[in-house]
Amino acid sequence: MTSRSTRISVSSSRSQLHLPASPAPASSSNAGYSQYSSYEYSTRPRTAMSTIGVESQQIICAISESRGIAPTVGLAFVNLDMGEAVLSQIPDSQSYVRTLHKLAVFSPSKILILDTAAKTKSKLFCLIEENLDDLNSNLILLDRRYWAETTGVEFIEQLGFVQDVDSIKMSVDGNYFSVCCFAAAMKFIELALNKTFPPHSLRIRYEASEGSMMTDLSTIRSLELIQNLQNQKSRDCLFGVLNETLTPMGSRLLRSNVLQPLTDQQTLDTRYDALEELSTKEDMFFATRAALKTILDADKILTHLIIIPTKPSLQSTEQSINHIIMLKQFVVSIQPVYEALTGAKSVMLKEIRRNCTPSSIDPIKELIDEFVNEDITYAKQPLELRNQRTYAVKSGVNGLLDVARQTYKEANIDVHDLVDELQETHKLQLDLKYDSARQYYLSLNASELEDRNLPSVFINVIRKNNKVECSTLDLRKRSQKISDSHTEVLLMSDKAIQELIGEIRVYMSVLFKVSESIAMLDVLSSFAHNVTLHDYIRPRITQTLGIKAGRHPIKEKVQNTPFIPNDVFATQQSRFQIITGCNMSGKSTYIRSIALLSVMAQIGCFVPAEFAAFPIIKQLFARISIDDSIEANVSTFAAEMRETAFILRNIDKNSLVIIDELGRGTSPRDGLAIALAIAEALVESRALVWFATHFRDLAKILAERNGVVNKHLAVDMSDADKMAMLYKLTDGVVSEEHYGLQLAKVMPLPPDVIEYATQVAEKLHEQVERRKKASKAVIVGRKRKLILGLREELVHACNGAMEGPVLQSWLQELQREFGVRMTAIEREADEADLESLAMDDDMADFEAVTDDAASVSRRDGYEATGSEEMSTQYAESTIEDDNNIADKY
Ligand SMILES: Nc1ncnc2c1ncn2[C@@H]1O[C@H](COP(=O)(O)OP(=O)(O)OP(=O)(O)O)[C@@H](O)[C@H]1O
Repeated sequence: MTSRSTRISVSSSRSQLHLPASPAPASSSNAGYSQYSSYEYSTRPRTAMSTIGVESQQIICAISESRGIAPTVGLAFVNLDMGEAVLSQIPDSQSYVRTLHKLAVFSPSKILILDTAAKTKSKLFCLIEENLDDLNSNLILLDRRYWAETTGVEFIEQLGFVQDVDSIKMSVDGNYFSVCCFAAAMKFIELALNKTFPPHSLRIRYEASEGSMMTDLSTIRSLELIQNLQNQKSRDCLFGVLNETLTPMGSRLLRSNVLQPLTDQQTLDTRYDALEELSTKEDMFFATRAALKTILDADKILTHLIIIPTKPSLQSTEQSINHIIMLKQFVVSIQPVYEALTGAKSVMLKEIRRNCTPSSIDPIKELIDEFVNEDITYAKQPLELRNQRTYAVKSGVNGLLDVARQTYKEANIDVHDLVDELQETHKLQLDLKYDSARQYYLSLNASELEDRNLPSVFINVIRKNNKVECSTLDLRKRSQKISDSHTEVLLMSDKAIQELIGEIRVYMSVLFKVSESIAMLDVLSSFAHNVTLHDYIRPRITQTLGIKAGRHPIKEKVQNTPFIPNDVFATQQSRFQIITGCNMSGKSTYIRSIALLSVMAQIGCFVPAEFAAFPIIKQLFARISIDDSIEANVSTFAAEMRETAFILRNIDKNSLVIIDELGRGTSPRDGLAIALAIAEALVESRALVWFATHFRDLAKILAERNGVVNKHLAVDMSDADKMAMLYKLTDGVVSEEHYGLQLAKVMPLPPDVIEYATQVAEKLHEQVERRKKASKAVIVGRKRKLILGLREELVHACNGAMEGPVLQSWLQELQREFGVRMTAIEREADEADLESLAMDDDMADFEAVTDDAASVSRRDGYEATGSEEMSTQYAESTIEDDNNIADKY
């Protein structure tokens, strides 16, 4: 039994809850629910951050599916910290890639699943179990009776904002599974968590699965979208680099965008317009940033106000007053946002401004002013916040409030008098401090006690660095008196506060809309901040991927040396790009930057480049070897193959794939064979692929394949004892410079070993080149590739803006260039015919050196010497296949 399966069984046995099979309440009435409240369930502790860096929130997710070849999965997420429910229904594949992606994005604290799914060990159930650690969730089994569609619809009708109910019902119409899941999640919240929502106070939305780019967990991790691979707390990840938000709502929205980039061009253009306006209008930008600085976490405040605690307590009363004070501050801080956006022209900024219009906020302000004293503001310090709470509610509301407040005030004065007295009597410099647990206590410098002991009147003495903290009996008594009078004030304020909360709930939809608008504005202002500081440019959405002088957004920010920009260009005729180059030449950095820039463009951000155009990518896959050590290679080979199989199952022409160092964890021969087979399938998929590899043979074999181009990262080896990395992308396969040998010289190895290794490597190189040239299939393949390239150019010209004489001269140039390249191929073919006569003699030499070369190859990186013959045969067969495809095309 592997440790993996042990872990699974432990985690599932610790975390499964069965709600009782007693009759489910038919309606939303709370009567009778209390019988469930004492049911205990065991869960493992959730860490503060999941492995993909989501802050820990209480999110309940219910999930169910219709089985079949293409399963349909229903999902409902209810976020108890944000007061939001998201329903979704996804047509998924057998690998449930979309479902797992959604779970990764929301990172629910609890995942509810039908108990029958566990009994039958459905594939979805097993996959979720396998990923529980990554998702940082607990799995809970729920009886079938709680998953009723009618109950789900009832919940929507009762809890959705009045004006939204009809549209939510329309969007979930036909999405039976998502509604059943919503019913299950809400039932669980009521029965197991003892929480309910008042009518028409919950933000419910339906999220279609098509609207966002799909990224799987491994891609999210290896691209460092949300978390740095080496240091989880570091900001050196895409989210960290882009996150200049000033509000918690903005930061959350940005995170969810990075995980789910958009796929709708119109929405992206709207965002680009808004970002362009914000980053070019300096006054607006600075006013917006200043306005956002003072904004509190509105989602949390509003959610607290809509969740009704089933057992009211003093603590919940205290929290309610705190949240009303926070709401007051939030409402006041909306006006500056509205003013900051004065004169906005772009659709999105105008919409945000409209949502913050004073006329829609004023009724809420007036309502708060009716109950809460004018000068009350939110304070972060617990003592100050207690004072604000005590004086929050207007005295007219309850006559006895003033009496309790007077007691509170006098008890406070008493405490200060006591401290003065203690200082005087004991000749000590005492500071009066406060925290919520200890209430008032005293603090003094330890140096005051160097030549004497602390008098016995001081109790609860604790030494903390160079401070001594303590209390006295008198101080504790007086603290208690303050606390009692504070409690009295709270109890008297509670009725007014609850009444106010009840009236404010009517405006919840307005307030949530403002909160969402501010979150969006914050994300845009964060992008604008990066745009101005780091020279980002507005991307275009087109059919072709083209980047001029693109930079890696994370590396350019964190590395001390200047970053060398590179170009990218990919169409269907250059959709599979093989990137070769020696170790540390910048291959991974280059291919990662393409994926990261695509993500940035699809979240509406500008990108670090001089020019950038992207097609809309619907699936992003990254397979990157993270640990280069030999042991890691061996142990991760299986994982590498699993991830690649996953990509091959889900890829299509709208995908972007980056693959780094495939097949390194096995022998060079097997590695090359595997890499070739996978590369073939990737070329077939018509996705845009960047394939970084040390297998130079692979690049040569596939060179003539339609859609394949070879690029490498240049290295300067003009100095015999040095290798200078240029980090510049250059056409073609990396030349036979034998980097391994060069590196060995730098190391240095004994000269006779190097000399022998060099001879063998050169001989092999000559053989391979001759054999390759001689292949007729290769020549035909090259001609076809040239013709297909010509066709693509002509299609582009036909759809482009060129006309008249410009078009005519461009066509003439194209014709000339085509003629030159075709003649060159034919000439090479003729030469190859002659050379092939001499080839048979050379083959004898070749066989002789191959055995010796096997040992040298191990020193010389991934030269894969034993695979030359296999490579040539393979090249011929694949080119034949390619010709068939080309014919169809
Ligand atoms: N364009 C660039 N400009 C400046 N520095 C770069 C650039 N690209 C890469 N580097 C630097 O070179 C280092 C190595 O880059 P990278 O890991 O991408 O190389 P690699 O070819 O993938 O290496 P290996 O083959 O060993 O995996 C990076 O850590 C980075 O600091």
